[in-house]
Amino acid sequence: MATFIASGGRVWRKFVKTFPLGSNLSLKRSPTSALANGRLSSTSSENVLVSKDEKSGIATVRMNNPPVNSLNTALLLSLRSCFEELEKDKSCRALILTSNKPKVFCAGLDILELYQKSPDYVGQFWEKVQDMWLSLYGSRLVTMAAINGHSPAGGCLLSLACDYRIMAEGNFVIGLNETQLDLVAPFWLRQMMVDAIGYRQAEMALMVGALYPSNKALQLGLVDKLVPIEDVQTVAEEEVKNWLKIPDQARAITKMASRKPLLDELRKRKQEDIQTFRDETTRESVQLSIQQYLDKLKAKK
Ligand SMILES: CC/C=C\C/C=C\CCCC/C=C/C(=O)SCCNC(=O)CCNC(=O)[C@H](O)C(C)(C)COP(=O)(O)OP(=O)(O)OC[C@H]1O[C@@H](n2cnc3c(N)ncnc32)[C@H](O)[C@@H]1OP(=O)(O)O
Repeated sequence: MATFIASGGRVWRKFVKTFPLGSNLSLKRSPTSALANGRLSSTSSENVLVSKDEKSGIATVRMNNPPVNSLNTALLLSLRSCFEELEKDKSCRALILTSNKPKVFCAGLDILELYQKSPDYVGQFWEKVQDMWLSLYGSRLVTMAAINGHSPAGGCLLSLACDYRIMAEGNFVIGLNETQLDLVAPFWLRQMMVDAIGYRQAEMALMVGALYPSNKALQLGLVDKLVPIEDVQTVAEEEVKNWLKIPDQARAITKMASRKPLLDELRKRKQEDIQTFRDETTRESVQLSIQQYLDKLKAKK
């Protein structure tokens, strides 16, 4: 269903569409954004909320998968559908990725999707991670991560796939802590880390599974800007507007020229990557580490 809502001088396109596994993509107003002046409607089952300002062509994509936006199958499918939908939309020029729940941007992969599952299940799950990443990292749009909270592992993956990262100041962490769970970040994730912070720092960070507080992340170049949490969205919108002063075509071609080798490499090695993931995550010792990690998370309370 698609309708157009005119409000406050801007035209809002609103539609609710059902995606596989019952996840929804809806284009609607975001409650805190300066771009937001459309009508707000919401249902608790929606795991991705999207608002798009038709005039500027800037869409805000809010992950809405309580309590911590862990990337389960449904959220991965919704994110991919959403990125592809916006990619096809000729009037869309930029995408801001953020969390609907401040303080946690994304807790990474849903660990329960990796625990006590069959090799086929985890293989299919990993393919959804790959496909979501291919659509975000390979996007023609300006992509901006508005990291309004913690962003470990898969959260860092999402952030690194964007063109620019703005993070909330304060006691929030970001990084690739995979080795702490006895997991190994795949080559395409490691490469993004190297591209962001350089070989030596990335090598150390990946080996020890480092999670950095936001000020250290800024110092390393893992994020590009730090702002108070309440300003993350507004600053992201301002930053996007600066990027949009550059002609879209030249910017997008330049982006693709630098990202195509890694995109092509994963496309070529997709099955091999899935096989490695299947073998690694279903290994008994890894399952034990995942179980211990889950226990540790629960014991935190
Ligand atoms: C080819 C490659 C081959 C092999 C490679 C293999 C794997 C590579 C994978 C690489 C890519 C990415 C991997 C990952 O993302 S693994 C996930 C790592 N994530 C984490 O370590 C984060 C864990 N979470 C936290 O640290 C905190 O929850 C967080 C985000 C700081 C928020 O803290 P807080 O607000 O206090 O919330 P709680 O900790 O109380 O959590 C609330 C609730 O959510 C549960 N939970 C948290 N994180 C996850 C998660 N990632 N998955 C599932 N569930 C999670 C937590 O247990 C609580 O549950 P409860 O029932 O107790 O309420």
